[in-house]
Amino acid sequence: MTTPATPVVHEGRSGRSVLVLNSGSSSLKYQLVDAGSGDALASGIIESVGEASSGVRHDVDGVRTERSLAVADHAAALQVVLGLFDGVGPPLADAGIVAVGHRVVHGGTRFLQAVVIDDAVEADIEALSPLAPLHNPANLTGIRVARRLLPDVPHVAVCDTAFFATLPEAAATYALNAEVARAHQVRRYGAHGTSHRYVSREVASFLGRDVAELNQIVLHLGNGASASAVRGGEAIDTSMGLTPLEGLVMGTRTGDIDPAAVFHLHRNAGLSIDEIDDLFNRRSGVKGLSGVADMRELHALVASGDEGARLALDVYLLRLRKYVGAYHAELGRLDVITFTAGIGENDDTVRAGALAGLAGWGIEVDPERNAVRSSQPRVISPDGARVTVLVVPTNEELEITRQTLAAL
Ligand SMILES: Nc1ncnc2c1ncn2[C@@H]1O[C@H](COP(=O)(O)OP(=O)(O)O)[C@@H](O)[C@H]1O
Ligand SMILES: CC(=O)OP(=O)(O)O
Ligand SMILES: [Mg+2]
Repeated sequence: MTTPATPVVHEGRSGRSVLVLNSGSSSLKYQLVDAGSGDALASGIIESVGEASSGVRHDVDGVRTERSLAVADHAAALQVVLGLFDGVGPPLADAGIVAVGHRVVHGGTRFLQAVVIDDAVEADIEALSPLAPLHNPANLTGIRVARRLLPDVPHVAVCDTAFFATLPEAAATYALNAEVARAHQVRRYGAHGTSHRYVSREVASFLGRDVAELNQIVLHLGNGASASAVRGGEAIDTSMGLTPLEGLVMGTRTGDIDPAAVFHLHRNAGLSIDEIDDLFNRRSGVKGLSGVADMRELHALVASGDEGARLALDVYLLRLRKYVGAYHAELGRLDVITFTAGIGENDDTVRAGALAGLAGWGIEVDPERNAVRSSQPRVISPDGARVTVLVVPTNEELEITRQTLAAL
């Protein structure tokens, strides 16, 4: 199916471009970005990778091509993407690609900034896979297939964890036996940092302020979800930890849970460690409580009176409010709270619910402003509120483009 999409304005095409591949836990997003203007020359997503049917969307020059087909894994997804560039365009051979930028979720202590990928870098990303089991393997598949298919350009890895490399020691450290923690590098690394970094800077430019002046909370709510506290442009805390399992309730992940639940399920329910890993990462969260992972489907269930769905939404919102409170306390003065990513950008019910009851702290959401549907940055708090509440679309691909070009 081909329908008109939002028109894209291409000012000053430079003839040089960066292909960006962003493998999420359940999707492959991509953009062909003009290296000069930062405009997306083409963009798209393959959703529900690995499910019975995946939605495919490819936008180029204001025209949207949509398909629905079975896409088994991230390698197959990349083949579909390359097929779309071949068939629908623009042809990658003529796009002046100067580099391919790859999102890599976990860079451990090894990748603190964007790095040109060689075999050794690939091996290190693989070695970090146990710390991002839903992501690094998919990231690596993208890297391997793309390096094989586009061997003549540099490939660059941009890690989610990098923005959090400067977390204060107290925020990065678990109260775990120090010797064991050091020996096995058990600490808090965070994730989604490319998004938190991009959004925190977009916030400053949208408000016409210097990022150095602002104390912010950023709520990245997608299939994976995380919160960060950003003081003067630097992250001082974030909700994901050793792996992207800690913190907020997510589509299929528990977020925070007493680690003793692992001992209990192993010893008393007879589950193996691998089964518990799968349970916590893939069969819990919103899906585990309600049967559906997608927030839109959750709202439909809530509207039909489903009690499990209502509880799932309540647990999701309570967790969010707890982090807002905690990060407000850490920051002292709070200037801005920003919602971003699939749920944060589109779901007014979640935005209002997450911040309900916080008016005493100067945190309020204006119902009319919150109900506006738009793809532009916008204020949703009332005029004069002590804390400005914003919705700011993330663009991990543009941030990856910038860091990729800087790494060359
Ligand atoms: N209009 C919408 N209302 C509510 N939730 C939405 C809407 N559109 C997308 N979402 C949610 O956004 C999630 C995907 O967000 P996204 O940031 O793309 O996640 P990821 O990068 O982890 O794949 C979906 O799981 C869905 O629940
Ligand atoms: C780190 C993470 O959870 O990423 P995503 O939300 O893209 O799955
Ligand atoms: Mg994402």
